[in-house]
Amino acid sequence: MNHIGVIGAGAWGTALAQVAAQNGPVTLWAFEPEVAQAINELHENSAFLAGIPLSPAIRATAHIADLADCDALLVVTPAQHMRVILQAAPVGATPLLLCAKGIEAGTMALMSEAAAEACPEAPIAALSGPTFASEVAAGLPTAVTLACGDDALGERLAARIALPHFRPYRSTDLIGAEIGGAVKNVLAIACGIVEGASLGRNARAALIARGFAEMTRFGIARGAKAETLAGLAGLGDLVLTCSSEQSRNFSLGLGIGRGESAASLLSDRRTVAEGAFTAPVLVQAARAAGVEMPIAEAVAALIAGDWTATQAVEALLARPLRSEAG
Ligand SMILES: NC(=O)c1ccc[n+]([C@@H]2O[C@H](COP(=O)([O-])OP(=O)(O)OC[C@H]3O[C@@H](n4cnc5c(N)ncnc54)[C@H](O)[C@@H]3O)[C@@H](O)[C@H]2O)c1
Ligand SMILES: O=P(O)(O)OC[C@H](O)CO
Repeated sequence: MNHIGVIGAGAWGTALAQVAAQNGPVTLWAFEPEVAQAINELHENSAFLAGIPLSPAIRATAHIADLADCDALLVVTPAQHMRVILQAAPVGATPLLLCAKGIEAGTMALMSEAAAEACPEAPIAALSGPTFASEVAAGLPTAVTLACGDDALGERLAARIALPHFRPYRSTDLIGAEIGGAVKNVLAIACGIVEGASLGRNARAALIARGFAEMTRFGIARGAKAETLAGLAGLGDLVLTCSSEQSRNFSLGLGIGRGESAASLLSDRRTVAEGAFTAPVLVQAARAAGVEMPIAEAVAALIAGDWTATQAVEALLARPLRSEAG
């Protein structure tokens, strides 16, 4: 496994291209032609990962057909655009390492399910965990979950992208890794709201713990392993994104908690806060699975503009007292 293709040149795709370029050739596909041009000419992606000098070994392109010769493809588009882009990509039987965190609106598909429909011959793996792109690109120590049903393929992918400061831990629980990454984005919005509304540290800790209970209930119902959800891709990423304004999801929640409308906050962004798109479809999927997710429900209602932050907090606090387990 030598030549790596990266589909998507946002912050995370660019950071992963930088990681993969330490061990071999990388072609990075950008949605915006001017981003590809800037990476090739200036070795910087000032639109999405400003201030990080990129390896000259990264060749950027705006033509997805240029990925035809790759030995593996890292798929790093926003979740809601992934299916359409994969349908246009020269994938065939090339292994896909899915790196987006979300659930597809309309279909309720996990990224692996959408990718399997778009590229039926391709073996599929997923990369998830606590990973702010800027820290990875700056070479700060990071550990991730690399999940693949075929552990031998997982081992080859891990070996290709591992660096002394970037440690993939293998798992065969693809669904668990994906659900951890998708659900934590929704919970990070909730934590941002708690911070923005100045509800205090007790409330934030309670929300992380009860949010983790929601993630676990939903994950188990969808076939995930509890140990995956308690690992880097679940609890690890939840702790990261629920405790830092660097998280786009947390910072979206912060604005909502301060009284701004979700619609106006979202219309101003060029970068993606996946939790805003995952919240409504997560609620739909949880209801379909018979799983109670009151925090996710509250986030979805806030994003839709149906509740204010005060109404959401009141609704959560008015829920009947219950056992902590289950
Ligand atoms: N940034 C991180 O730290 C980080 C870390 C781990 C995972 N992720 C995940 O990676 C995925 C990509 O996020 P990101 O942070 O790299 O993106 P980003 O927010 O930095 O950039 C937005 C991306 O969306 C693309 N885009 C915009 N409109 C598009 C369209 N119509 N079709 C296709 N692409 C379009 C842009 O080209 C750009 O690549 C998300 O699922 C995110 O949750 C991000
Ligand atoms: O900025 P966020 O909220 O999209 O989080 C980025 C990564 O998913 C953190 O692991």
